[in-house]
Amino acid sequence: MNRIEATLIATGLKIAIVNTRWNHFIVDRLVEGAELAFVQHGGNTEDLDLVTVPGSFEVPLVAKTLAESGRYDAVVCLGAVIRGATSHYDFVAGSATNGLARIALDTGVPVAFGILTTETIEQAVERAGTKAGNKGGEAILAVIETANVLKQLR
Ligand SMILES: O=c1[nH]c(NC[C@H](O)[C@H](O)[C@H](O)CO)c([N+](=O)[O-])c(=O)[nH]1
Repeated sequence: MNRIEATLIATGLKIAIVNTRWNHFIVDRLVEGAELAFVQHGGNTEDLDLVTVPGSFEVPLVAKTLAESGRYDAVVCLGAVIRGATSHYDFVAGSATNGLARIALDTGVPVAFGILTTETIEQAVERAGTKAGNKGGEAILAVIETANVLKQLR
């Protein structure tokens, strides 16, 4: 069987990270995790561009713009939508998810979904570098591998 698989080598890749100011106590840890994973896999931190937006609702438009620019091998989207007392959570989480789902297919650029959607702050903390790892690091590794697969296919 011919297997087409890619490495996790980030050397030479240029990646844009979109992060939110909302819940920055959590999201800043996701950004740190993404940068660390990128550098640990051979990436140059100068090849990372960080674009900050107010909240997760604003992420898809900026992520699409970055993907369409042609300047990046991938886009990583980092945020944290944490359920509150109202149903606002559902609308923000849903719009961010639906918005991001289409960008990769529309632009041909890998887009990582690193927006936490949690019921509690504790669950978010667990995914930002404690008991459940760092979803920012996981997100950038996913698009490093995907970008390398695409380089083989194109
Ligand atoms: O990123 C988030 N944005 C949130 N709201 C702001 C939203 O993303 C927009 O920035 C805002 O609605 C203005 O468009 C959140 N909550 O409201 O709970 C949240 O938990 N996380």
